Amino acid sequence: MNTHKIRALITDIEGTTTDIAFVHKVLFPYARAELPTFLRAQAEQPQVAAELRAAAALAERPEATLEELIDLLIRWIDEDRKATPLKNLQGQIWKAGYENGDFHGHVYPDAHQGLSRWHGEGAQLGVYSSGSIPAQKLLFGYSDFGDMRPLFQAWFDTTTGPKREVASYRSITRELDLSPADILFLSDVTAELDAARDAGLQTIHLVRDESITRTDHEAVASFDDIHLEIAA
Ligand SMILES: CSCCC(=O)C(=O)COP(=O)(O)O
Ligand SMILES: [Mg+2]
Repeated sequence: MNTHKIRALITDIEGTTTDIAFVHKVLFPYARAELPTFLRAQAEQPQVAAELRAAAALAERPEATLEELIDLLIRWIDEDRKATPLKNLQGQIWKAGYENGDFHGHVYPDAHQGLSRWHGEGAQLGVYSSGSIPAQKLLFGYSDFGDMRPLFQAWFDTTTGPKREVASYRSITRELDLSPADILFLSDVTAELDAARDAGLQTIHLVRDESITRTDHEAVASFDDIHLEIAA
């Protein structure tokens, strides 16, 4: 059993705090179904218009019509593209689903328990997900365990950088104003853990499904198996 001495813990969402099936079988299909109606109704709204322009620019199709952009964004959902404009639009669409009670944010009981305990012990907790920061706040704000947002002091998404790039973890470290060795990053994706470790962070691999290949990162099946000493 390894004990990690840390000041801050940054967690991934999908596959780490939250069942992958919730993201892929509830959230993504909801956004896919609602996106055409949402965009046809809201395309002129400044926040939505800005994301549509950003998506068109990213696809190098600045002249694309609204209907072409709807098709493009649906394709990106199907491909699970971590494109910032798509992620921002998904967050705006999910808001109604959470507010109407169509779904709650799935959080594993062990994740809720561990995060609550470490928060109580004085750890700085943060989230780093490809989902937009507003989408992260919705998931934890409307979680199965109620409003978990007060547990977190820091929120990071793709505006900090892609999750598989070392520079993103260096930016997070600067933002937290800590030494990288004081930060523990949790994820189910090896490439993300590799990038975090290359930036000097401690890492733990969440292996919630036995079929996931273990790597040279410490692997645990649940937050119950994570042992922390919180530095003052
Ligand atoms: C926070 S909303 C749902 C998650 C999401 O949109 C996504 O792309 C998952 O990304 P992660 O970095 O949490 O694996
Ligand atoms: Mg993940």
